Amino acid sequence: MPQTKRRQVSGKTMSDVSLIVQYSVGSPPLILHRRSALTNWQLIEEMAKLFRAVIMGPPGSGKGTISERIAHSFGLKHLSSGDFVRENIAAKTEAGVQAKTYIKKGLLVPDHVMTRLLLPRLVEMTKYSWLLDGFPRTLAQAEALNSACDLDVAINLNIPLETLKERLRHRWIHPPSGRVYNMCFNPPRVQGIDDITGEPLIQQEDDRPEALVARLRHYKDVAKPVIDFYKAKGILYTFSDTETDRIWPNISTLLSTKIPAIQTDARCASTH
Ligand SMILES: Nc1ncnc2c1ncn2[C@@H]1O[C@H](COP(=O)(O)OP(=O)(O)OP(=O)(O)O)[C@@H](O)[C@H]1O
Ligand SMILES: Nc1nc2c(ncn2[C@H]2C[C@H](O)[C@@H](COP(=O)(O)OP(=O)(O)O)O2)c(=O)[nH]1
Repeated sequence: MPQTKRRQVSGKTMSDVSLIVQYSVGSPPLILHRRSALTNWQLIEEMAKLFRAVIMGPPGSGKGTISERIAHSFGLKHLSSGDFVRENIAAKTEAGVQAKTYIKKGLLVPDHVMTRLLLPRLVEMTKYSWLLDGFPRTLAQAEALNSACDLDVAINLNIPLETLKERLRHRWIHPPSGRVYNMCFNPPRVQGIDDITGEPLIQQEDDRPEALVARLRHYKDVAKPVIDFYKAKGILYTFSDTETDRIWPNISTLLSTKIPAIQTDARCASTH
């Protein structure tokens, strides 16, 4: 299992900080961040305002749907690991090329590839509050993330199996963008067609009820240590229900107590 280690190397002042993450033993360290123009006070003030959260849950639990609502209501950036993977594949980066070989086989991308692909993107977000959706999926990923930044909240969606099966049976996807529709909950304007591009939608083999049971078993096995990890840190918030519309008010209330000032911060709302 990869070991993670966090090291901060300071220059003359706090305004010149590099964060170096060594995400596996023997691998070259990844230099994540260098600040140059901020005074100590600006840095402290900026960090005090920022809010970082992750959202976890099995396939079909509503991570994407709820993330969009959070991003919209609280002005956080919604960072989706699936989107990062797709962008890297499209840009043919080294990590993207590696990731593609696994996705083609319907497999999860290995931790070391995923970490290399995602952590540098988080560095570009140091000025923003964000919500990370789809990462971490394993304890190794959670530890790597922990080595790069401190989280405020981990949202855990706990949805009954029958509900997940029903939702995914009706899930249609636009593969190039990852846009998701549900024929009952949020149908496309024209059946089988993506609203934005006009391209066809598909149903994933993986979303069939037979495949889903195996996927969920695997999810439970790998997610349990991640959930325990955040529980031990005292930042885990679990929400259980069959309807996103009933979960959403509770998440909204929680976040209102945690991020009162961010909503009006134009920096978070204006760029994506
Ligand atoms: N944290 C991660 N670890 C490993 N692989 C990942 C991770 N995030 C994304 N991937 C890869 O990218 C693919 C697309 O991810 P995305 O989250 O969009 O869809 P998904 O797996 O169908 O998620 P869900 O079913 O939970 O909605 C995944 O199937 C997986 O191969
Ligand atoms: N019927 C119904 N469908 C829902 C609800 N919340 C989300 N959905 C739909 C939207 C998607 O087609 C599917 C899975 O949602 P998602 O947001 O893609 O979940 P996730 O895989 O990102 O965790 O379920 C909901 O509350 N009811």
